[in-house]
Amino acid sequence: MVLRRPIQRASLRVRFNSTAPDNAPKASDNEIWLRKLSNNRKLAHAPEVSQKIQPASSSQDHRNRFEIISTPPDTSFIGVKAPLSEFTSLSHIQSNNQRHAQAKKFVDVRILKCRSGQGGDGAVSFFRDAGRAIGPPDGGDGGDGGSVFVQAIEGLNSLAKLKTSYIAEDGANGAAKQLDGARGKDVLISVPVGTVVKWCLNPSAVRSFIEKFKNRGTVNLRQLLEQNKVSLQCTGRFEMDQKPSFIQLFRESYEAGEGWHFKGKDEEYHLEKNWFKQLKEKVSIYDLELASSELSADKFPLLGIDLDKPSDRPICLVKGGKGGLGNMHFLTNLIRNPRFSKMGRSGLEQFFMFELKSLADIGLVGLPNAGKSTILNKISKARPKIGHWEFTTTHPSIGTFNVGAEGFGFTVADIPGIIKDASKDKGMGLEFLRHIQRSKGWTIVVSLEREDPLADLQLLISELGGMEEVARKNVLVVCNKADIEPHNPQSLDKFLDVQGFCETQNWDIIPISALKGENIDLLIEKMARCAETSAT
Ligand SMILES: Nc1nc2c(ncn2[C@@H]2O[C@H](COP(=O)(O)OP(=O)(O)OP(=O)(O)O)[C@@H](O)[C@H]2O)c(=O)[nH]1
Repeated sequence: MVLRRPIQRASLRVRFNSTAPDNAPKASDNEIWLRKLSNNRKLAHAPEVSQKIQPASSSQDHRNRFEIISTPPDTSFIGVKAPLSEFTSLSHIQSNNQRHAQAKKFVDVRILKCRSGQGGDGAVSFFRDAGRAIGPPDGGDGGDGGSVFVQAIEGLNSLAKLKTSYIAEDGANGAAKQLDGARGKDVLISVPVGTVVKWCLNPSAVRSFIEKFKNRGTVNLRQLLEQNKVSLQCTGRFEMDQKPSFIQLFRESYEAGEGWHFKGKDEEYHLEKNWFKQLKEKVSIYDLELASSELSADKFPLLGIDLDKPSDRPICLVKGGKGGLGNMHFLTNLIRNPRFSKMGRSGLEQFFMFELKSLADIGLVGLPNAGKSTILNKISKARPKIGHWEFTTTHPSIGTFNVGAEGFGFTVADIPGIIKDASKDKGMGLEFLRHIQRSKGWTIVVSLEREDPLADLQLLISELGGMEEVARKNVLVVCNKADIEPHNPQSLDKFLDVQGFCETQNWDIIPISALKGENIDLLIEKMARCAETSAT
C-alpha cells in the first residue's frame, strides 16, 4: 500500500503571503510521515524490474500456446512462453506486400503505440517576503502524468481512423508558493464495439527479428512467428492463483532512494551528510511503495480485453507516472533548508494490437466464387459487390435481416473466399477468420458447378482448423448453383455425396440457386436456426 503524503493541501493554487493560509506540512508532520515509512520497511520489498522478451526456438507442439515455465516462490512472477504470433499481427508485418495491401483497404487490425505521461518534478523553493529573506520550504509537488484509455462506442465500424501513436501529456513541475504542477491530460482512444485489444510486441523489434532469418533462405512468416516464442513475466488473478492471467508490464523509473533533484548544493555535497543519508533511506521506502503500486497498475490481460459491448467507462491501458514531492515535504527539525525535491516517476510506453472482430451471428464461408456474396445479396439488406472474378470480396461485409412476422433478426458476415493452404497464408490468408470466430453458426457454401464439391467442403473444413474446430459451431452446408445442369445425374450425385457426409456429422444441408433465387426462403429459415443456438 502506498502511504499518502502527510498532509493533503486543500487547494492547488495557494498564494503564500501574510494573509493566505499556509498549507505546507509542518516539520512535525514530515517527521511522523518519515517515521511511518521506517516502520513500513519490512513490508516493502524491491520488485524485480525486468521483462525480457527474447524470441527463442521452440518445439512444433502448438497445442499449448501458453506454456508456464516458472512460478512463484522461485520467481516473483509466473514465467510464460508463447508463440510470437500471439503478440504481433501477420498482416501488419506484411504491410509492404501488394496482396495484403489490397486487403488493408478494410482496416480490421492496427498496432498502436501508447505512452502515458511522466510525472512532473517536485519544486525546490523557499518562502520569501519583505520581512524574511529566506523562509520555510514551499516547493510544490509535480503533477501526475496523463494516462491512455480505450473505450468502445456505438456508431464506429472501422479502425482506419485510429492514429499510430497515442501519447498522454506529462505532468507539470511543481512551483514555488506551494503550487502543485497541473496533471497531464489523458488521452482517450475510441474504437468500434467488437474490438479486441491485446498487448503486443514492438513491431520494429519483430521486423528486425525476422530480418535475421531472411539471409537463411525462403522464410514462411507464419511458421516463423509460430515456431519462435516470447518469454513473458505474468501474474495470476489472485495472489495464490498461479494461473497466468495478466502480463506484467515494467516502466523504467529511478531506483528506490534515487531520483533526487538538487538545487544550490549538488548531490555529492548531500551524500556526505549523515542527515541526508538517513532521509534517503527512509524515502527509498516511499519509492518502493510507489514502484509496487505501479506494478499492480501496470498489468494487461494475457488474452486481451474483448470490447464486445459499449464500455461503461474508459479502460486504462497505460497509467501516468506519479508527480515528485516538492521540498516542503523534507522539512524536519534537523533539516531546516532542504535544497532538494523528488523527480516525477516515468510514464509507460507499450504497444497494443487492436483487432476488430465482427459480432455477426453467422459466418458465411466458402471457396472463392462459390456465390457467397450473391447469397448475402439475396437474403439481406446488404449489397456487397458481386462479380464473376475470384476475390470479389476483399473485406468482410455484414448483412442484417429479419425472419417471420416476429422479426427474429440475425446478422451474417461474408468474408473473402478461402483457398487451399490459406492457413499457410496463401490467397488472402486466414486474417479474416477473426470476423467469424465469434459467430454461433457457420454457413459453408460449396458450388455444384465444381468438379468435386465434397472435396471442396473437406478442404474448407481443414483450412478452418479441422473437424474439431468446425464442430464447435452450428453448421449449415449450402450447395449453391443448383441451377447449372439440374437434370444431369452427375450434378445430383455431387449433391448426394455432400449430403451423405453432412448426415454423418449431423449437419443441416440445402441445395439452392442464389442467382435464380431458388430455395432462398428455406435457406433463410435454416440460417435462422443456425444462428439461434450454439452447438456447444
Ligand atoms: N449459375 C449460377 N451462378 C451463380 C450463382 N450464385 C452466384 N453465381 C455467380 O458466381 C459468381 C461468383 O459469385 P459471388 O457471389 O461473387 O461469389 P463469392 O463466393 O462471393 O466470391 P468471392 O468474393 O471471390 O469469395 C458470379 O458470377 C455470380 O453471378 C448461382 O446460384 N448460379
